Amino acid sequence: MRLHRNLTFAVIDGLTEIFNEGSYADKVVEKLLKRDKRWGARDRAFVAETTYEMVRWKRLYAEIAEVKEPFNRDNLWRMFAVWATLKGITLPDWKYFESTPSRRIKGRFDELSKIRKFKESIPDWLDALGEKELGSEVWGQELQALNQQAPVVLRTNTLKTTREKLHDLLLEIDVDSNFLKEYPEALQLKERSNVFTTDAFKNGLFEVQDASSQKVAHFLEVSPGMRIVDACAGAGGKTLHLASLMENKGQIIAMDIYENKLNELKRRAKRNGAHNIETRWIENNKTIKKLHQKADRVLIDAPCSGLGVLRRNPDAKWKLKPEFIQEIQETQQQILQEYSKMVKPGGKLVYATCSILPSENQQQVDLFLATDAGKDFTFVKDEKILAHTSGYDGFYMALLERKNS
Ligand SMILES: C[S@@+](CC[C@H](N)C(=O)[O-])C[C@H]1O[C@@H](n2cnc3c(N)ncnc32)[C@H](O)[C@@H]1O
Repeated sequence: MRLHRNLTFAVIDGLTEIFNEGSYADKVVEKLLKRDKRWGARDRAFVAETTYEMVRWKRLYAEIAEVKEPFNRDNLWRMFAVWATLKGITLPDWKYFESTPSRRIKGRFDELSKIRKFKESIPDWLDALGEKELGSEVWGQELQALNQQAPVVLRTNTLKTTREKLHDLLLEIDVDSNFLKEYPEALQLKERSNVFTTDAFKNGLFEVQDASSQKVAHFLEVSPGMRIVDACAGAGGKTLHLASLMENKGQIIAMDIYENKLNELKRRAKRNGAHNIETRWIENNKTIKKLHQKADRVLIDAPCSGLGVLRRNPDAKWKLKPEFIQEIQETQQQILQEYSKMVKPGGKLVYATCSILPSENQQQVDLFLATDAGKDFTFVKDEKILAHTSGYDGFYMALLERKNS
């Protein structure tokens, strides 16, 4: 691979914003990709993937490059030289790479690869937490899986098409994909591609949604005609899936504390041809009280650490703080306590997170079941999805049923 100056500069500029200004990697990459209209698919892939890799391996590369945060541009060039050297890329004779110690880089990499926090590039506190919760062996395997690039998985919008038809339609524009056996609406792309620019996407035939995430709506055991509350709907990834499983019949009330996310949900619902979704902004607990005992199904796709989705969101590991994990766990329990009251007697509740930590998952459910509000529920089943065993995002989902009396 030959390095191109303007593409490499774009990566360095992006990293400056992500590492030093606290900007989110996905937003920065989105902006970088708009920088030059002449860039082709390969150029864009280089900018996006290199930026993400540098974010993913920040600690390892900084250690090898012997630089410390806050990084100045020279530091970032040194880290970039580490990335390129380890990739086996011949460094061009740009001034930034003068006297790059290639052999030393490889030697340091071999040494540091024996120490997990460097090998997997993770902050000390998070490494200790993961080991405490999952055990050293599972945590090590999980970290390795979470440091891979995520595959692109689509969810067919069955309100508009079938998986077979979508597969053939995409093939006509040279986007080849595989069916995934245990995920009835999923198509996994054989090669990465920007599917958002396709007519099929613009016409609402699919959404991009990880395979693990596609399990959640099925877990809720919905059927057409029901009244469903999606209590933490965000921009509606799972709401749209629920709408398609309900064949547009019945009612979905999609709620969130952020109105702007619900506005995005409305736009997506229109594109998807999903007509049975009503959004409700949660201003205060009155919004919840009005729905006490009114829903056949309640989905709590709870706010969480996001540790199960580090593959697509690698900067989260640098932005997360121990205090945040503590706070979010309190919020998770509060949400369970309050929002479970919306379930009708005989109705069902799914508590889900994209975290792999038992303290955000089964321990929250156990805690809830032992409280007054939880005594009305029985535990039906749960599923703990790890990235290294599934090949997809880490997720948790538990199904509870409200007793009839
Ligand atoms: C995991 S995300 C939801 C993702 C979404 N369900 C999807 O599939 O695209 C969690 C959501 O919970 C929302 N949230 C945070 N605190 C909340 C609360 N107290 N009540 C309701 N929603 C909350 C966040 O704004 C966020 O959109």
